[in-house]
Amino acid sequence: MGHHGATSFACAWPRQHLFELPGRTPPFPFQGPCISHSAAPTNSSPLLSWQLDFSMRQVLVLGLEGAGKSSVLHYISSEAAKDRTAPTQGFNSVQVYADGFQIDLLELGGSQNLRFYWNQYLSQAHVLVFVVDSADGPRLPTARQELQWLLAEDPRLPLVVLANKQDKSDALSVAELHRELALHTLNGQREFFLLPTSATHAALATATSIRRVKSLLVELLSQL
Ligand SMILES: Nc1nc2c(ncn2[C@@H]2O[C@H](COP(=O)(O)OP(=O)(O)OP(=O)(O)O)[C@@H](O)[C@H]2O)c(=O)[nH]1
Ligand SMILES: [Mg+2]
Repeated sequence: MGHHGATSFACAWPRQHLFELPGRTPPFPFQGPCISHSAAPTNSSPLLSWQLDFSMRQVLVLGLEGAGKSSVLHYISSEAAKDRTAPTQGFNSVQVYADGFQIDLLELGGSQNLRFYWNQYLSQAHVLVFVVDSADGPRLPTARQELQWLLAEDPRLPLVVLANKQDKSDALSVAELHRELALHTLNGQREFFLLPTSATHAALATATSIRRVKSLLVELLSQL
């Protein structure tokens, strides 16, 4: 395993970059500044590089609001759990270096108005990470619907579902989530993983460590 370092820096996204992209309608309205984490700070917009630089490994991180996407990304980039995060108003981008290549993780906010833009980023992604709040039973049907729509758009994209918030006493098990999210409908064409995680309780025995999630991503991406 190579160097897995990351530092963080703040950045404001130049609005004009978002409108220069050929063949694209302007993405959702950004409310900068955004926080980006990178082992090698650059002046270029992470969103622009996500769309234009196909040499990087790109991971799209989606899931309903409050599922824990930002918390997972923070953990992956800083190797430490964080107790509080603010809702993502637009997107949140994290870059990590591992085994000699750069992984860009792009979280798009999960609120209903932002979900409209999710599928626009599927075609550039090498892996889809879908984060679910395992203790939010009432919203599982919505999570299932959103996930199934994404899967229907790209039948081959490798999928990693994180059954997050396993530290909560009312969290559903992975078996229950497999059923609730209708994951039995997956065809054999895509690589698929469903992992129990906790992004805030680092040492939870029943959860897969976020470090393990990072290693899995590195493993999947190094096969490309
Ligand atoms: N108990 C518990 N709380 C968590 C866990 N992961 C995240 N949270 C909390 O859940 C809340 C929402 O987490 P976020 O990481 O902001 O969720 P998100 O998916 O990024 O949400 P949006 O950006 O609004 O789409 C925060 O208060 C987190 O601290 C977890 O594994 N266990
Ligand atoms: Mg977020």
